[in-house]
Amino acid sequence: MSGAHLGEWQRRSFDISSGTCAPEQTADAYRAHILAIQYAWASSQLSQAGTASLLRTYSERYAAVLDSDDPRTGLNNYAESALHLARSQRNHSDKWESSLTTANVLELPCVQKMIQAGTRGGKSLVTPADVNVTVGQESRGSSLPVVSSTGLRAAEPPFNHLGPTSWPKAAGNSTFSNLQSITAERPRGPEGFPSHPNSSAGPSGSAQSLFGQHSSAPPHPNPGPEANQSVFFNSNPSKRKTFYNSCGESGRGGASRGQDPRGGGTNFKTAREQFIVDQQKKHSHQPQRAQQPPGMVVAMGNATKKSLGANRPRGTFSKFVSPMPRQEDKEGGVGSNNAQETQPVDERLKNFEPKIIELIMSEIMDHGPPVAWDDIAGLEFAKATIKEIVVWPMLRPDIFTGLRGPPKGILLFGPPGTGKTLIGKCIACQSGATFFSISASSLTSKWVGEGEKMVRALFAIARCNQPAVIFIDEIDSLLSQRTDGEHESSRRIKTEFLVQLDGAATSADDRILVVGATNRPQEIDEAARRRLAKRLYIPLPEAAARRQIVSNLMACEKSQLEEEELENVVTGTEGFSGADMTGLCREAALGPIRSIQLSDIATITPDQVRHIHHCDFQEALRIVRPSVSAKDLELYEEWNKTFGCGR
Ligand SMILES: Nc1ncnc2c1ncn2[C@@H]1O[C@H](COP(=O)(O)OP(=O)(O)OP(=O)(O)O)[C@@H](O)[C@H]1O
Ligand SMILES: [Mg+2]
Repeated sequence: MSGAHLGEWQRRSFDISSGTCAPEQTADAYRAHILAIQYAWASSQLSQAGTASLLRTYSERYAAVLDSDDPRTGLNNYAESALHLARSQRNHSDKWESSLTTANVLELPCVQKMIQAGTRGGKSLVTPADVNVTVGQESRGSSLPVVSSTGLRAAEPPFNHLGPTSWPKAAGNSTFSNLQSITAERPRGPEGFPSHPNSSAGPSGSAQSLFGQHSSAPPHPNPGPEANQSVFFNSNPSKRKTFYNSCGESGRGGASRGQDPRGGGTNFKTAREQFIVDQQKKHSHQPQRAQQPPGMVVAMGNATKKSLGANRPRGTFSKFVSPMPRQEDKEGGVGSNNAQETQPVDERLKNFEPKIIELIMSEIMDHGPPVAWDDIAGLEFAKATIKEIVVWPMLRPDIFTGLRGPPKGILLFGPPGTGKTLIGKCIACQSGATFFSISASSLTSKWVGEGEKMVRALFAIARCNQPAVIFIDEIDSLLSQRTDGEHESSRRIKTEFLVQLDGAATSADDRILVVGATNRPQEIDEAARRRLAKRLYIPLPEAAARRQIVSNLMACEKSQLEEEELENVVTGTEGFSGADMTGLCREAALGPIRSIQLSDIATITPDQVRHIHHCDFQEALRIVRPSVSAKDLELYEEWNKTFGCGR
């Protein structure tokens, strides 16, 4: 994130953690965090993994504020949002005056009736399910709540239009306390907020609740223009619980949260529960977006939802998005809304078309099952070298400088099915870098000049997302020898790639690594070969590696292989690649199924399928053959001796 953003971020975080914020300020701050994270992601300042993790953290914190039962930290109140709406509408224009004011609401006949009922200590005028009113009813006879020492503009009378004479009228009425929270949230001046004349507490005294108890909320330690404290007397879920519990005690039959106090079937829901229900309804009507921004989907219980209050920002940086689906959108092509939403805001990307950027961004790999180094059997030298070149320099760029600086490119070469792509996936998971998995086809285009632009955009985006690893599988198809007969456009793409590869590490600070994988190393252009300075041979797996592949795969299945039987399989698979070993295990795993009578196949339960035995491997070995010939192997060995960087 840029320095300015970071500063603002830190300031807000300090405000939240300093403990001086009212719940709504905290919630606002978290909402702002969430939007900032999404903005940072949309403008490529944050990686997808980082964004997802940050969004999860702040959504949870925001939800915690929303749901907390504690009046000092919680904000579980529907009425509050309705009133927020009225208030914020007014913010659009200073001249606009909301019709919802404390004065005219108090004059409403129904409110007057409730006030009278409250002061007389009469019966409830509404059903207990109306929490606001019932809480007021319970508070009859108690003294007024006092807003703690927050300031109000000097020119503005306390509680806006509510004159001092109105105060006793509102005594004991919960509707009033809602109104109080409206005014309490208005911009404050330095002056103290005068307390209610009937109240025993002074301007800076502790708040007293409608229940006649002292509010546990401490006075604002630092009242001033920034202080924005409101009292949530009737919005407090714990008070609702208190009410329901007291109802139960008074013979209502133990009505509690989740049960209708009237004994009916309507259940009370917290804001969070209601939110989940709303989301579920929405999702059951709307098709899921093809590609969610990272972290937008936050798992909550067994429901999934978008992060709270968090749509992708559509501010100054966003283009108009037509509600009409375009042709490319229908075909699922690039240039959909995602392209528009991922508008480049980085200076370095402003010359690139959004479509090109979107295409490159879609090649950032953040999906698929995670691959650990231990999942790759054997290849110890290659793994150690890659850790040294990719992982450590990414972690400690400060010590991998000068001569220790990592090469700008590495090449993984070897027979097919030996784990080159698997290593690429592992680097993606383990390096912590932004990982671009680019196929040669996505860099080529039928339009002359587009391919070069793609290559330039790829490196520019990688520079904006450092540390970055650009993995190009089957790199031979992109960087094959340049010949006289080849098409001009593919020649230019190669040239552009070589130029970029050279430039990728010209700045000492740039941390971009190109990893190419090929099983045709001899076809790679010599200029490209030089730039892919570390060329690592990925050979066929040795006996120990083959054993590990079989053991790993069998660990997930029901199998009964003795040690010597396993040894037997290993010796019988000399010359097999990793992919061949996987194929062998798949074939063996079908043995138990083949032994089932055809008539039983429809009714047999998974438990009744027998274990995989050695005989299944023997049978499979008759069918599966190694895919790499000895002649091919010789070529790889030869090329490794000539150009390889291994032992
Ligand atoms: N060293 C290994 N350890 C574990 N599994 C392996 C290993 N090598 C290959 N495999 C298995 O073989 C499959 C294919 O491997 P991979 O796609 O990485 O081969 P490759 O070297 O990229 O082949 P190609 O050159 O044809 O692209 C993997 O998904 C994995 O199941
Ligand atoms: Mg591969």
